[in-house]
Amino acid sequence: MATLDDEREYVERCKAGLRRMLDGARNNVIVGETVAGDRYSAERLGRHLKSLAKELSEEPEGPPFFGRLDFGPGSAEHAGRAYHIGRRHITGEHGGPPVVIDWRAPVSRAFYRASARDPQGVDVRRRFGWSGTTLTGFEDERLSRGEEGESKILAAEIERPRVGPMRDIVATIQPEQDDLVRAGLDTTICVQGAPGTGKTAVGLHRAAYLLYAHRQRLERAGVLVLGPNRAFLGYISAVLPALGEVDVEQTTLERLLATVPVTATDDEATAVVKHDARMARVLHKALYGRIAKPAEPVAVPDGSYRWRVYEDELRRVVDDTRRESLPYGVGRERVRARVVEAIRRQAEARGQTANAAWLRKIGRGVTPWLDQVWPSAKPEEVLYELLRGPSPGAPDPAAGLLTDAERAALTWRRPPRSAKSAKWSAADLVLLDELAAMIERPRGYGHVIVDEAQDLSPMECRAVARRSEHGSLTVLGDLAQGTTPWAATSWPERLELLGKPDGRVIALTTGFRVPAAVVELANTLLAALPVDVPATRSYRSDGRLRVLRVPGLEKGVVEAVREAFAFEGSIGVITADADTEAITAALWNEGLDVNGCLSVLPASLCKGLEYDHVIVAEPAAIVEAERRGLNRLYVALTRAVSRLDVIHTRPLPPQLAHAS
Ligand SMILES: Nc1ncnc2c1ncn2[C@@H]1O[C@H](COP(=O)(O)OP(=O)(O)OP(=O)(O)O)[C@@H](O)[C@H]1O
Repeated sequence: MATLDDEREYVERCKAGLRRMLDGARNNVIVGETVAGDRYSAERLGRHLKSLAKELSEEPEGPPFFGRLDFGPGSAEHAGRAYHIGRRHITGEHGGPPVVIDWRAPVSRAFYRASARDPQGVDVRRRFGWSGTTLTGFEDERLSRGEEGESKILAAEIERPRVGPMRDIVATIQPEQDDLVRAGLDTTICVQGAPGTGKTAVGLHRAAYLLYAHRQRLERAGVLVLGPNRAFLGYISAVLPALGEVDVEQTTLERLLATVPVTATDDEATAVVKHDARMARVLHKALYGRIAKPAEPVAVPDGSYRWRVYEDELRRVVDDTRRESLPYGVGRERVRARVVEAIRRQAEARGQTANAAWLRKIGRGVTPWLDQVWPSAKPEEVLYELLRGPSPGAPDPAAGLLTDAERAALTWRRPPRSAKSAKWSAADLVLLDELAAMIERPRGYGHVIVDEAQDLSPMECRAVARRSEHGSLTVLGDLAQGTTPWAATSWPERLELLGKPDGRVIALTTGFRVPAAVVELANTLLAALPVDVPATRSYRSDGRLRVLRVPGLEKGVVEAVREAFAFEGSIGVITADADTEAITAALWNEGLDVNGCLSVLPASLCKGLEYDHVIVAEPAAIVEAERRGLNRLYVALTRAVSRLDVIHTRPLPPQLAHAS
């Protein structure tokens, strides 16, 4: 077996390989500019080669590999071979076999899946330990001899302090996670995972895997990652680039739908109505209610002559087109085309030939009639009319669908003068998107990954469904962490709304973030939440939990932060939203730098984030602040990687009381 010195020598071969690849890529850029047959392919080829060269030169220098597989005689395909596994493929010398295999390649799978019970042909699995880019050691498991042990390298990686943004987990993906990462492109999966079970990590690695396995298809169609807020996106934004994938769109649903600026807020009752699935039918009625029954013939001037099509035929055209369920804008053009066609038939019957210019002219002539019968529509105008409330005598699209109280909640108290001067809320963006999609089909993606999906409303689910209609979804969430008024209580119902009723629901229960003592506290609270999800088991036996009752909240938090500075890693103070300002000020006044590794954040923004040391200030206030305050507290308590301090002046919520 190779010794540490041999492996260090191998590192040098890898570095030489990378240099060769970079030189080759740069060279190809120059050659590529001259070889392609036409300008279009020259440009495409040039762009591809340039991006490869750029990718290689900009890739952060990290360890070239993290694992090695030595296959024994039991392997049909790889007997006697050894492979180093890394974040990216590194080519060998003179077209020889690669020196490093990409972690996503089929052969790498055994690194994650082989076990003493099922060695999958692997004789030895080796994990490497690194300090920066220096190889410091390795651990071997002789799987063929039944050896498989606790890995110190694995434990150290999972327990390492969190500094900076989230890192990739390619070196330590667990078998149940690997199953999800490598699920096929045509499969929609829904991962119900307790806090810290790696849902986000799995989603991001699945994006990288799918891009590797289906590069061509997905480069064309695109991959979209949707997260709950900017802080979360900032935290995860480095993972995919570190895996060599820079072309994945990562955003929030609000930003994706932001066709107009958000300058208004809704109260909860209004937002609840706007996010209700029935709004889809209300909007449909509002839009299609604009279509009028043709009551008069259309007369289209053509020189001194006027072509006519009569009401009966026009009604048939409009009714047939409506039945075809086309997008509204396409329907309008279809009606125009059918009227033009009727006129063309008349013209030909009179011996006149219809050329393209004549057909275009007739089409333009139909416009004034079309504007009456099937007027063009802008989402803002339709929503403006709906939110302004029904005009006297006109039918109300909400009638029979919403109750009077709901209709009242939907209607603007002080309607703006026009659609242009209207102020839109975040919920309005979702309604505008629904309307826009009824008018014209939106762009879809090949694969969409939605994180914190339990918080999506039915209308938001529809917005995601439209974007993944011809692709698949990775739905990540935890019913216990649902905090919106419309949060999901069951996955099959949400999958239905997401347009993927056959999506597979899989539960992850091993937590890699939160230490056992903290998990135990969180699990007591979980038992009191009205959701049916399995409790977490922590992978980590380390960690510390303190529950401290103090006389003054600010002073207590300052004290806890001072003590936290004694440890390595990030510190997060999570407070009720109303307390954030006062606590931040108290920390400033005590000279504690609220930048760098210390952050103070309102409970409403802590979803998906993690800190080495977490201080949760006044749980009772967090619970009281909102309807799903207990769920919010559950999120706050599960952000800690190593230590959690719960600081309180008031009694703890009864669901936690026995913890004090
Ligand atoms: N196999 C693994 N090896 C090493 N670290 C892991 C592994 N799986 C997850 N982690 C780490 O555990 C932490 C939690 O992972 P992640 O944020 O993906 O969990 P989550 O299920 O999305 O949590 P939450 O529901 O609380 O947002 C992260 O720091 C992640 O890197």
